[in-house]
This record gives sequence, structure tokens and C-alpha cells, in this order.
Amino acid sequence: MDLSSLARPQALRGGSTGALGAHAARRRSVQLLRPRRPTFRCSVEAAKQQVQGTLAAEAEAARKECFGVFCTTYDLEADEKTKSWKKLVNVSVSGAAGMISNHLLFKLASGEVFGQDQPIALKLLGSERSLQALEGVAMELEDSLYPLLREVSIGIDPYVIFEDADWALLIGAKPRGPGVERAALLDINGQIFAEQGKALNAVASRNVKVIVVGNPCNTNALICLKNAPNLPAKNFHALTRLDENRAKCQLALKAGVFYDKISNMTIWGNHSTTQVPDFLNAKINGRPVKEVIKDTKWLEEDFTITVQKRGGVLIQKWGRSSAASTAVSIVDAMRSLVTPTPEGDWFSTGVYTTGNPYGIAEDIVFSMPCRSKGDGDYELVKDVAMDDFLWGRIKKSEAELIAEKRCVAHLTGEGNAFCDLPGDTMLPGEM
Ligand SMILES: NC(=O)C1=CN([C@@H]2O[C@H](COP(=O)(O)OP(=O)(O)OC[C@H]3O[C@@H](n4cnc5c(N)ncnc54)[C@H](OP(=O)(O)O)[C@@H]3O)[C@@H](O)[C@H]2O)C=CC1
Ligand SMILES: O=C([O-])CC(=O)C(=O)O
Repeated sequence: MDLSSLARPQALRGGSTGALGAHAARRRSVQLLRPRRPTFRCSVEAAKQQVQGTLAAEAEAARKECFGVFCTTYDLEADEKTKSWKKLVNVSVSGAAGMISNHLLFKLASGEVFGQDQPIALKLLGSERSLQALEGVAMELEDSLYPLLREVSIGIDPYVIFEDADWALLIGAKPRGPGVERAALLDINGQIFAEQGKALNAVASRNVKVIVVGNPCNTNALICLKNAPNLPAKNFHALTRLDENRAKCQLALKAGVFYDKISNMTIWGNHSTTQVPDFLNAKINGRPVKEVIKDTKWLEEDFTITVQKRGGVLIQKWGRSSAASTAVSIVDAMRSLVTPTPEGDWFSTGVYTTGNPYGIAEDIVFSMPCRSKGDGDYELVKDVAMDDFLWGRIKKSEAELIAEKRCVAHLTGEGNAFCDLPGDTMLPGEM
């Protein structure tokens, strides 16, 4: 047997799962790696130490090991179908035991983002508190029998879970509970994103695409990219696609059309209640929104506020924040980067403002209109209209992000933090 063609089992690779992916032939065998049993020792003390050692080894193994059936090595070439498959894509997800991930992971594994010829490895990041739940997630992934899902690993160390990541979906963040100051939340979550930025910088693919979902996502994305100086800042995104989708839905409802008739929808700014859903440039059936919806008061007030506060209203109804629709919007955001943007249209994403053509402050993460050739990269859309109303709103969101940035200076390597946040702004989910 030529052992060199065997996929290496996960434990030998320090935290990833069994197969090497790609096209190469992999021999099928099942290897479930378990910690070795201790040899017997004669003193009680030694026995105690041995048991403790075993428990520690088992805990360590549980943190690192590939999960169940995903430890299986396999022969890709033995399967006719897989011959046309692309190279394995590694997707790392934090907050993987949370509500959003519970929808998202199954979409990723089914091929919804990358298509039916793209095998996928899911690397799931949890914490001590969520490790058991993470095993439950992995069990459900096993039981779903997704042909494209070739590897699943679970762990609590970002330096292991982000290794070779082509995509990093950073969802895990502490939710803002009652009595938690916005400044305190920025600090607590900022620490998470600073550490994850460093880990990505050290071990991820050099062209990793990072989508920050955990709130406050724009400033978390800024912290993350500042802590990853060896990765292109351009590759970091803050998710504002849910806001775009919400805005499209509201315009469609008002105009009495199905939402596929809405295009060119920009969300400018922060994923917060200062966000700016842009009805000046958006189109309905290819016509400017203002030609179709003549009620300017509705556009400037009701529409804008409804989109800004949609998350909070949903929390009041559901008792928890948007999870399924957020997962859908993450899929949309990823697909927008891996498929060419339809002619004349664009999508919104929060990106690093360096050399932006609109005059928005540099060195923050701001949602803007983008187009992609489908290669994972994007360009800003240059020819957008601006009026006083739109610009005034944009400046308010910009001011909020600049204030947030000052508040996390200690996490971005820019000196002492000074926190003076505008009092009237909130996350979309806050009321
Ligand atoms: N940008 C957007 O459009 C949207 C963003 N969001 C944001 O996404 C994030 C995740 O939402 P959702 O999946 O619903 O949340 P959940 O509460 O279900 O999951 C959040 C995960 O965050 C992790 N976490 C990390 N640090 C902490 C901490 N200090 N305390 C508690 N949990 C922590 C937990 O995982 P573990 O223990 O494994 O670390 C937990 O599983 C939130 O920040 C939310 O505000 C939500 C909707 C839309
Ligand atoms: O505020 C939250 O946690 C939820 C959120 O971002 C949204 O619904 O847009």
C-alpha cells in the first residue's frame, strides 16, 4: 500500500480534519483517533496523575480533533463525480455554536455559496463554554450527509481553526445585555477581534476573505484588520448585506412589486441606527426610486427608520435577534464576491476606506456600493449621485464610526482610547 497517497489524519495536522482535499487520489479508510490509554503505575499518586493526564489529553483531543465521520480519509478519484471538483476551500467560522451559524453552516455545506463542484472544509471555532454545543453542531453536519462537505474540525484556538482559511466568517461576539455600555461592548468584543486578527495574520491563507458579523461589526472589522498587517486590508468586510436586503424588502412593499425588481441598493456607513439606506441611487424596475415612489416624506422618514430599526423590531417579536435572515445575507455577501455582479447593479458591504472616491473619512470601515468580477475581490462604484440629504446622513454615520475608532485606539495600536460616543445611536437590534 502506498501510504503517501493517504490523507493525513487530523491529529497529525494539528487541528484540521483528515483529507487533504484537492483533486489528488485519497485512499478511503476510517481513522478515528483517540488518546492512548495510560500504562499502569503502582502508586495511588501516580494513578491519580495518570487519570488527570488522560482527562487532560481527552479534553485536548476534544478541542482539536476532526469530528466523527470527517476523520475518514477517502479516495477522491475513486468517485467519478469528484473528478470535476475544484480544490477544497477552507471556511473558518467563529461563534459556530450560535444562532446565526446554526443556519449558515448548513447552507455552506449544501453548496449554496460556492456551487455544486466545490468541496468544502468547515473549521468551527467555539469556546470552553460552547465546546459541547459545537460537537452537537458537528453531529448534525455529519447526519446531513452533504457530499461536498469533506472536512469538519472543531476547536477553541483561533490559531488552529484559522489555519489556511480561505474565508473567515467572524460571527462570535458577546451580545449587548441590559446595562452594558456601548463603550464596554466595543472593548470586550474588540479584544476578541484583536486576537482573531492576530491569529488570521499568522496562519490564514494570504488572500483570506474575512467577513465580520459580530457587532459592532464595522469597528470590529477595523480592529481585526489592524491586527493583521500582513493581510490585505481590502479583504476585510463588515456585514451590511442584511441591511441591504431589509431595504429592498421595504421598497418592494411600498412600490407593490416583488423584491427582485429592486436594484442598486446601497447601505452607507455603520451597521447601526445611523446607517443610510440610499433611495437616491436605488432603482425599481430600472427606474430611480423617487420616480416610482413620490412620497419623499415616507422615503426620508418611515423607510429610513424602518430599515435602521428593523433588527430591534424583530427582537421584540421573536425574543432574539435575526439569525436566519442574517445567515442568508452572509450567503448573499459571499456569493456577491464569487460571482460577477450583474451588469449595472452593485451590492453593499462595509470595507476599509482607503482612497475612496466619495470623500468619506479614510481609515474606517464604512459600507459602500461595490461590484465584483467574481474573483473574491471588488471595486467601489464610482458614479453615484449625492444630494444634501444623503450626504448629511452619511456624515452622521461617519462621525459615529470615527468616535468608535477613538474608543478602540488601544486595540488598533493607535495609542490611548478616548471614548465619547454619540448618545443617540445604537445597534440595529437595540430599541
Ligand atoms: N452584522 C449583522 O448584520 C448582524 C450581526 N449580528 C451579530 O452577530 C453576532 C452573533 O449573533 P448570534 O449568532 O445570533 O448570537 P448567539 O448569541 O447565538 O451566538 C453568539 C456566539 O458568540 C460567542 N461569544 C463570543 N464571546 C462571547 C461572550 N463574551 N459572551 C457570550 N458569547 C460570546 C458565543 O460563542 P462561543 O462561546 O463559542 O465563543 C456565542 O455562541 C452578535 O454580535 C450579533 O449582534 C446579528 C445579526 C445581524
Ligand atoms: O443588534 C443585533 O444584535 C442584531 C443586528 O445587528 C441586526 O438585527 O441587524
